[in-house]
Amino acid sequence: MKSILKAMALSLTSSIALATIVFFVIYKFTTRSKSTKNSLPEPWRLPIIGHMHHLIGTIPHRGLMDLARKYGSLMHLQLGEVSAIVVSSPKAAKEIFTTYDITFGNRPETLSGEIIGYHNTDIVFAPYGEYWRQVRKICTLDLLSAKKVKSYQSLREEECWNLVQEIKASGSGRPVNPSENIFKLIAMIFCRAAFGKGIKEHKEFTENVKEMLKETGGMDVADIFPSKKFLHHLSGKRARLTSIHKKLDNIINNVVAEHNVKTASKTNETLLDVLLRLKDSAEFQLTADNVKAIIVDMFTAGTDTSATTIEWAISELIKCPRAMEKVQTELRKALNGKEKIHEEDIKELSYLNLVIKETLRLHPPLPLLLRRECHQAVNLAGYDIPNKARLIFNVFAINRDPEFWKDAETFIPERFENSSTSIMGAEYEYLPFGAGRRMCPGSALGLANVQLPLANILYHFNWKLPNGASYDQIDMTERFGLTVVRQSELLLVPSF
Ligand code: HEM
Repeated sequence: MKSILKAMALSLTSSIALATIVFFVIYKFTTRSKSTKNSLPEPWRLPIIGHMHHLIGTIPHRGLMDLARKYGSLMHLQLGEVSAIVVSSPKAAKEIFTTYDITFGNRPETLSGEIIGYHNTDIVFAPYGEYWRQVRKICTLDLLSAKKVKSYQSLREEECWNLVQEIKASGSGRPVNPSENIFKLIAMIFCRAAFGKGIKEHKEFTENVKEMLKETGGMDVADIFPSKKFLHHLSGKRARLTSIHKKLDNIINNVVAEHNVKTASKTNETLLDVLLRLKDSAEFQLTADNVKAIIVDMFTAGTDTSATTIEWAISELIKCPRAMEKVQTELRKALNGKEKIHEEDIKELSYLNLVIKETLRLHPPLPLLLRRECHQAVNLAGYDIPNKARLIFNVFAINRDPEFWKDAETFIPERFENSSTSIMGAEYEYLPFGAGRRMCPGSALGLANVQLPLANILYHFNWKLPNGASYDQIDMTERFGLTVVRQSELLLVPSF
């Protein structure tokens, strides 16, 4: 009797298990790619969360790259309430940037844009339209022009020299954490460029910028369920962003109040000087909040992007001793024992520039660019795309497309020798700064902020991993956020 019951229990369990499997198989096939002739391919989806489960446990740009290899370089994903089109090849990117750049020129409304972007009145989050055109013009002509970038040269040189002294002070042969030093250096360059010589709240300001960069990255529940306002409160993100925003806003208010009592000379204007001058001009109609939104943008868009590029460049060079030796030899030969490096000394150093290009290919700081949204329904390459669909450019996948790049996963700076590619590939195969109308307006400043610190770090010191670890033991794991940074801090031993 006991054995009969046992057998019955077993068969009941297996029936339930079988029924569950059958249910999931049927479900999977019924909800599989609803690809009709006019809809994009997509993986199987679940109710409510859509395709989110395909990305769980992955680093998003890598997870998306794997999905694209199965479902195509133009695929659809339902992320909660949001319909997204993922672009993962140079060919698809080219078609969109050349034909649909304006259609997809908008940024979607996000919690970060609302709180940190002063109701989307900065540049990064501003919807495509007249206001964005105005602030973008200010950015390219007045804040980030070649002349303006050059005007910060001496402060870049001073701050880099301070960095060299700081590393030397910690002693030859002792491990240091260049990650920390590099972010501090870039933040200080920005603080001085934005506000003039040091503000008393510098430390608090940069800590909050860093905090904000952490909060604004990734795929947050609030952004994939925009209509479920209660989730924005439940996740605690609204409260955290508001708190950071208030602190930054207070600091900028203080700086602006102090600024009003002094008159800045036009020759050496800081970013704030320029913005306050334009605010009072007849040409632009900026409010005090608009000025603050743009200042915050400069910090968030400009600090982590450059700092993380320097860190990845050093990491790749440690991992590739051949390239490290080549770039150090080039620097040391050109500088010939000179103590302080001036930007003119390194401008023509070709291998250093190849190293930076290759680093940006393998580690674009914003691997998914910034989200875009279409402002009308559109037919894209024969597929019907609904109004408000979001566009995700997987630049990480594009920059490693094996059809365009030989040994795509390997760090080979020489691949850019004799190539005309500068900040963007002619065939859209290299997009670290994006492309089209919303392309990064800060590439010249960003590259200047990478070049000189990197040259100093490589010229003045030789670097090794701690505890005699061999070069191939360096941890290259990534952490996804607004920018993709190293998961572990870079701990290295300098000798000089
Ligand atoms: C290595 C350094 C940098 C990299 C790799 C980089 C990359 C990018 C990328 C990929 C985008 C998004 C483009 C798109 O959505 O199509 C972007 C946007 C932007 N970047 Fe940069 N960036 C860098 C430095 C800077 C600097 C130094 C600034 C200014 C201080 C800056 C300001 C901006 C702004 C304002 C936007 C938004 C543009 C818009 O929406 O119209 N960036 N950047």
